[in-house]
Amino acid sequence: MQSMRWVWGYIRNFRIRLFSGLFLALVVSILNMLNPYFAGKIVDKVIYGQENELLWIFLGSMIGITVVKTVVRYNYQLMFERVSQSVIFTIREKLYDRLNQLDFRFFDQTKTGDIMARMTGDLEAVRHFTAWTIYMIFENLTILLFAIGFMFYIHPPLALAMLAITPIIGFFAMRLSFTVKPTFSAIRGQFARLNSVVQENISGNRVVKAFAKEGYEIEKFSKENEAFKEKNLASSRVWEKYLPILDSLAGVLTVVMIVVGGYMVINQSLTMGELVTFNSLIWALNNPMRMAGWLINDVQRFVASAEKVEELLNTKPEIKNETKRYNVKHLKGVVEFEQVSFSYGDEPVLNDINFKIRQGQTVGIIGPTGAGKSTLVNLLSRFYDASKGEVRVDGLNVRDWDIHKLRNSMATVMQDIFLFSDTIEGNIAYGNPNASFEAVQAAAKMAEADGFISKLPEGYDTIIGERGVGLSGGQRQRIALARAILKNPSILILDDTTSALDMETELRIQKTLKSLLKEKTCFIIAHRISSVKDADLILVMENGTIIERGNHKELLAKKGSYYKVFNNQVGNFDGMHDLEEVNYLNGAQ
Ligand SMILES: Nc1ncnc2c1ncn2[C@@H]1O[C@H](COP(=O)(O)OP(=O)(O)OP(=O)(O)O)[C@@H](O)[C@H]1O
Repeated sequence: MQSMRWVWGYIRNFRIRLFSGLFLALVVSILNMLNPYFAGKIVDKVIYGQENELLWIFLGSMIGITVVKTVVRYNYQLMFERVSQSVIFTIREKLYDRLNQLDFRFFDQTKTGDIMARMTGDLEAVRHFTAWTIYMIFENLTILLFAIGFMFYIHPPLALAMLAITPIIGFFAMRLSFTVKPTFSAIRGQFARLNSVVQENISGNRVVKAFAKEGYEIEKFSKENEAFKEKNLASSRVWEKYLPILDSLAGVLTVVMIVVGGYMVINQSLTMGELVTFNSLIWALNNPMRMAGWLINDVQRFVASAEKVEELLNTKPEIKNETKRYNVKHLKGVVEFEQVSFSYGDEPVLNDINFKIRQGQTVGIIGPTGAGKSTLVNLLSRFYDASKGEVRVDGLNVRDWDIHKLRNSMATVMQDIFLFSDTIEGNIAYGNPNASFEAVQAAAKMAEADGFISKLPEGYDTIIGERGVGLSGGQRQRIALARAILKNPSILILDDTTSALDMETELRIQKTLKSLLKEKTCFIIAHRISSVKDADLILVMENGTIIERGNHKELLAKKGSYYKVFNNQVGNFDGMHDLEEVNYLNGAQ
């Protein structure tokens, strides 16, 4: 019932068309009663009554009714199709909207395959319900009621005899309905799992091939596929149990009609024509009973899918955008963390983080993998909210900024770079679609990307594949950096952005960024000392806490953790570029 109420919320907007469709369906149901009536009349009036001139009138009427019925039915089927397309269009838009509002935590916990199952299979089940099931239920129900009424009008005792078994049919139809529902929920759950396996396999196909795990993946898929088949078969077994009963009961109707009706004709309490009318009306009892099973099937499938679609639509983002401050054109970029702690679920990741930086300063964050560096900057953009303490930008808690204003003022080059399947120009201009080509090129130059882009046969018009396939890791990093630069943010966050670049390129980029970053606050997360050594403040992190802080010189003088990393990195160099770095680092000492 809840699902019906939910879908009605969408259908309501198209109710005029829906009710017009239902009205036409009603007309067809009435027309369906006329042919059995004329068939009876032909027997009584023409065959027995010898009123031959009436034959052509009856036959003509029957043909006319059939034509009108076909035309009207075609029209209301079209109406329902239109309603369903409009309804599904609205729901799909809302779903996509909701997906875009949901935050990192949702995507951390939800499988892409499951989301895709909701956006495709589940939506299709809802569409099928609005396009077909609604009018079929109405059509079958009205045909059944008219047929019963008509039978009572012709001969109440025979009608009663035939109806005696319909409650039994109804009972089994209901039993079927309750038993089959859980099987549909299981089928759609398994479909989502199957989707997830396929999606992961496609996204991770390079890893699969690199590890020669095709066999393992095929086996994993086969297992889910087998489970999908089993769940479908389990559902069919429910059908197999009830369908023969429903079919046999429907067959009993014919037997009752022939035995009881035949006896009444012999008794002369029923005319032969009336028996023919009854016979022609049997399908009007039979058909809805048989269809009841399929329709129950469709309704249950709809309910199982609608629950999933509704659940996604009702999922609320944890990051709320409640207090909206718009009145500032540009953020300055003053950043402060005060006693900030954070955990993903129960696992503490950041613990009592405190630091403050002025506009235009650069902060370097260094530390072993898993220390919490990316998590720290994620709090700044409100990808997650701090569990304790306050993160402030320009003196205001980030929770009090309008989230779009906040994020629009920042540009993050994430560790895991994602490029869209679009042209290189389109990718760089993603955050600033109105930028001129010259601006795009200038950003690419600053990110040291213009050189390799210009060498491509199609230059900036080169379409890059999903996830930037076709480019090297370093090239992807540079396009992502150009994308961030072009956004002209107040705060630039570079999360391991130059890790895939050679030293020479990194040094050139750093020089360019220095002039660019004068006014901008910048966070540089890196493993290489060379990437952070010019920062105004370097935070050394370990296990979610800041264990050392200061600038390069101060930290070296401390001879602590940073000094150790510095020595390790300097001591490990043996190549040409490494020598260059040694000199570079020593020069700064
Ligand atoms: N989305 C997430 N859900 C749950 N735990 C997470 C999530 N992201 C990171 N973690 C955990 O939080 C801790 C800190 O991760 P984080 O990515 O901030 O480290 P990092 O210092 O940036 O590491 P790296 O240098 O490898 O990028 C790790 O233990 C990690 O397993």
